[in-house]
Amino acid sequence: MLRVENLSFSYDELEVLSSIDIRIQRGEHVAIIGESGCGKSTLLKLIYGLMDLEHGEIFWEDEQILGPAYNLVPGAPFMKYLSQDFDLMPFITVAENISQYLSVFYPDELKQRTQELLELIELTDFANKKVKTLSGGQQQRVALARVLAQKPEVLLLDEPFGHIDNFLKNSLRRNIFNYLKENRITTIVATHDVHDVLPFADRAVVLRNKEIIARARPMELYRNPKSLYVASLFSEASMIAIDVLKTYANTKRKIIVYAHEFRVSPSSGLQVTVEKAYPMGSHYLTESKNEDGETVFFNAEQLLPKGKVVYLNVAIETINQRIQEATTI
Ligand SMILES: Nc1ncnc2c1ncn2[C@@H]1O[C@H](COP(=O)(O)OP(=O)(O)OP(=O)(O)O)[C@@H](O)[C@H]1O
Repeated sequence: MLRVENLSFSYDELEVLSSIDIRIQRGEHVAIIGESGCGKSTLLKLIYGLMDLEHGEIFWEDEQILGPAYNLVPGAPFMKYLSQDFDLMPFITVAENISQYLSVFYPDELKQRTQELLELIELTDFANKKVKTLSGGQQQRVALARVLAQKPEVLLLDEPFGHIDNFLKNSLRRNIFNYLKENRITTIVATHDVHDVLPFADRAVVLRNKEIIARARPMELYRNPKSLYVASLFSEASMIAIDVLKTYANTKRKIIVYAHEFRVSPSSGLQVTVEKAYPMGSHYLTESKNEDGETVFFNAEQLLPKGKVVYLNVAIETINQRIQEATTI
């Protein structure tokens, strides 16, 4: 088990993380999510032992992870940290970069394992190309294979698919995350991208203002976000008063509604005026204002013109599901 206990950290005078507690079982897959600058990368660097903690302790099983003040070579040997800059050897080939940490005493195994990792990152055809000639996305894939070649017990990934195009991202995600699960590699991934979280993470931890503000299975967080901040990490969402959606409801409480959960109606429901519409392929993400001037996002099948008044409805099942988590106005 990985244990992060009461961790706090500051850069100079600026406190970035405060009283962080996390426990991660061996083989578990945890996503750290939160807005840009909330401390995700800092937390990964601290877990890897690249910086000294201000307060708190980190353990992998019984071994304490200590920072550079205690270790000549920072970074725990049983862990690997894949940072946003890839740390590759630019003047040697893709295959040489990947096989650098494999034993030369077993050449057949070295060849087979390098081939397996090249297939995993879908770069078999580039095996003999020098890394400096590759694109940013290709280099990120080599960096992934290079850390996997080292068979870490714990893998820390910082925005692992940030440089990779959408065309490849989905199959690569499946390859890598399934590989990590099959090999029981404990994984912590810091990400903005919900596609790294919902299908693959066993748990998600949400950071905001130095602290953990929510933690749960990703689908639980998605279905019942405790705040607009959490919901907005997954999709466009708005806070709506229940009695505006259902006039018979005798309550002043508000619920969170995702843009795709609204149905547009010509006559009844929450009255909004269209401000702007963004084509999204399958629908138009439509930005509107309600009668109190608050922004409401909804998905519309058609392009609605600026200034058009429409009414929005939400299924009673969705309202009932959210009502448990509703907040008082
Ligand atoms: N080396 C540093 N010196 C001083 N402040 C830093 C340093 N690195 C990060 N910070 C600050 O610490 C805070 C957290 O940064 P961090 O990179 O951990 O956030 P993040 O959640 O990973 O952001 P992003 O999602 O944009 O990568 C930010 O306010 C950042 O400006």
